[in-house]
Amino acid sequence: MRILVDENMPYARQLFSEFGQVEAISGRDLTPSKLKNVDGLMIRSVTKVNEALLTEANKLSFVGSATIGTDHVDKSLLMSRDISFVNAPGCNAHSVADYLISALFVLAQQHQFNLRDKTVAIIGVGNIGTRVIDKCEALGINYLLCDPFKAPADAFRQYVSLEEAARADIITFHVPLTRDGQYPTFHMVDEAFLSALNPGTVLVNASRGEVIDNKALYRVLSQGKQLPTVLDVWENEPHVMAELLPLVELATAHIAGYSLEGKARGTEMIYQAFADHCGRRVSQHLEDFLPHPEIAGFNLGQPPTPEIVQRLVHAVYDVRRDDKLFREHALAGKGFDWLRRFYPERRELSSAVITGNPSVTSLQLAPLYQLGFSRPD
Ligand SMILES: NC(=O)c1ccc[n+]([C@@H]2O[C@H](COP(=O)([O-])OP(=O)(O)OC[C@H]3O[C@@H](n4cnc5c(N)ncnc54)[C@H](O)[C@@H]3O)[C@@H](O)[C@H]2O)c1
Ligand SMILES: O=C(O)[C@H](O)[C@H](O)COP(=O)(O)O
Repeated sequence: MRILVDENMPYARQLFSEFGQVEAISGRDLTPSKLKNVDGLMIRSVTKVNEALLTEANKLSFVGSATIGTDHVDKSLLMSRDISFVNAPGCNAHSVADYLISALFVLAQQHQFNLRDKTVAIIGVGNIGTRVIDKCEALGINYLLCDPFKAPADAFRQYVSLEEAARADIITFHVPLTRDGQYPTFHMVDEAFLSALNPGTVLVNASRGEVIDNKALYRVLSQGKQLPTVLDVWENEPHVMAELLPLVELATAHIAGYSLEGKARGTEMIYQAFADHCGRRVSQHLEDFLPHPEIAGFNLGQPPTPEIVQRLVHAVYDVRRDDKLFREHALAGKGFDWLRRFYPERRELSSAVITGNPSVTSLQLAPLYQLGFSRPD
């Protein structure tokens, strides 16, 4: 059996070689001839799976994408050719939610506000949005939910319209990229949306670049409207709109989901699906591969204050590291894809175990566990 795996997929070679011959490829540069006599194709979001790519795919029976987003894959084409398709829902949800919290702490510091006085609108309440809810609750931050697909069937939570959500202090997008249907997300943030926002509204996009019309954002920000903006994703990646970058407060290279756990979980999920597809049982597990984290945990000598919580989060992941690398390399230096291919190791909050000395009660530590840190065994 021949299997192609994206070179930016941790542990893929080790996992998939139990099924046959594995070749690592640069996902963005994959050409049709590479797919001749290939049985399985394991990709990330940079590989567009369409008619043109599959012209020489004479044996392909399985495509696995180690991502939650699927806007890069023509699923009906795969179905029409009897090629199985699997993605990895939820694999990197904790990672994206960690990214958001790290970014909000930075903005709160820079703009001198208290997150507990703010309301966060969560647009898209799926795997990531749900993790964001947990983190907001852990930190005592108010939130609004906007998800027209979830709202009708969810008896436990209240939802608001996008117009109401736009009045929140912080708006964070966790939607798929869609162009059709009643609630398409392509350019859901356009000039009209941006113009209606209250000055000072914080915008975070860690979903897909095309959810925000980048030209409109540039126009509005360059006219002087204060909208502190965090962009992890950009229209036309890997080509970032250069003029927009200086106007964005935190800028990163589509790495919100790039914790080692997030990426590795994606690989493991499609490995398991491929084993099922082949009628085999998996023999390897993620925990056999993940290295011990550099920071194994923290022992608190006092109950966690908001300042301590922020320090703990930033000790595990500080988004300013990635913002700095982005500004150095995304446009003029090594480039957007290099930043992603050689992404420095980053672990999820769950990699750090929190304990406290006897004066710290487990009740006082509970919000840290809800935030994503681990409890001792
Ligand atoms: N930056 C990154 O590294 C990164 C990582 C993971 C995911 N993503 C992106 O984030 C998206 C969300 O990820 P997820 O794991 O939460 O996906 P998910 O499928 O679990 O959740 C998406 C939610 O968005 C809702 N939705 C769809 N259209 C909407 C609209 N018009 N308005 C409001 N809500 C809408 C859906 O009903 C669903 O509940 C992915 O599709 C992907 O594009 C980016
Ligand atoms: O949809 C996702 O899961 C993420 O956006 C995606 O995984 C980001 O990484 P990429 O696949 O582009 O390497």
